[in-house]
Amino acid sequence: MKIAVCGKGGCGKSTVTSLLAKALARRGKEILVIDSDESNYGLHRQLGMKLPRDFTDYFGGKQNVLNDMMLSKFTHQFFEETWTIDDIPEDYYSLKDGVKLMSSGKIHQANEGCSCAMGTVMTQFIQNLRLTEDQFALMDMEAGIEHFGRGIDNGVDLILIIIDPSYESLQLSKKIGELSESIRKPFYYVLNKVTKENQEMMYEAVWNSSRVAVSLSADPGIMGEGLIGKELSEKPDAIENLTEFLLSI
Ligand SMILES: Nc1ncnc2c1ncn2[C@@H]1O[C@H](COP(=O)(O)OP(=O)(O)OP(=O)(O)O)[C@@H](O)[C@H]1O
Repeated sequence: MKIAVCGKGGCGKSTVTSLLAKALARRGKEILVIDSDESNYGLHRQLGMKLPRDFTDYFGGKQNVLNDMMLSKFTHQFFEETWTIDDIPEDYYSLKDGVKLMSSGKIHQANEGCSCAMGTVMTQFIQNLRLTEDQFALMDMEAGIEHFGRGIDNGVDLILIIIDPSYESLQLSKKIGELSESIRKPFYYVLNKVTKENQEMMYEAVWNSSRVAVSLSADPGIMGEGLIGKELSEKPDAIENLTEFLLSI
């Protein structure tokens, strides 16, 4: 199953992606985590791994990818054949405890150009990726909804929308829900950073509460590890429940 994890900036996409990847791996599943956010430098640390080399380098780097795209009037196919997780070249992933991490690419320097190259490679990659029943690909998306505009979400099977206790995040839950429906993808919400004070308000404000899969509490352990960029060690019940839910559908 290919899952896109999305939501507003800072809502907890990387945290949920990492915890979910670890929980699925503990159940013997083979996991590919795709870091698809060019400006996030935290996901690999939450997984306790090295940041892998930019996958765009495999196609000659960002500038080459852009040239190929422009010369072909945006029809260039970077993947002539379908790929499996095993086809990802060794230089382009990190591996730990049954979780493989790859990265579309990061912004390394000022003035180095837009992220279209990374977006195009990832759109085609996820569409060309073939998984077995025991494999999961979790895509940690860039914040917001540009990835829907790029068409990356067309290649996944399910959309997981992370919502934190803020007006912007709850508003975005409607837009992302509608966008998911428009491309006929099932979507589920994870209410995150939930406290006993905000839980009811979040349920009431979310666009479609029947789509709430789980509520993940505001957890001092997660916050502490997040603060110092440490590998996440928590095993919250909400993530265990989310894992069982995803395995059941
Ligand atoms: N349930 C939680 N309890 C406590 N802290 C949390 C929880 N979920 C996330 N956080 C903290 O919130 C911050 C943002 O989380 P995270 O980096 O996962 O968000 P993100 O959506 O991936 O961010 P970005 O949009 O920048 O990629 C981190 O410091 C993280 O430790």
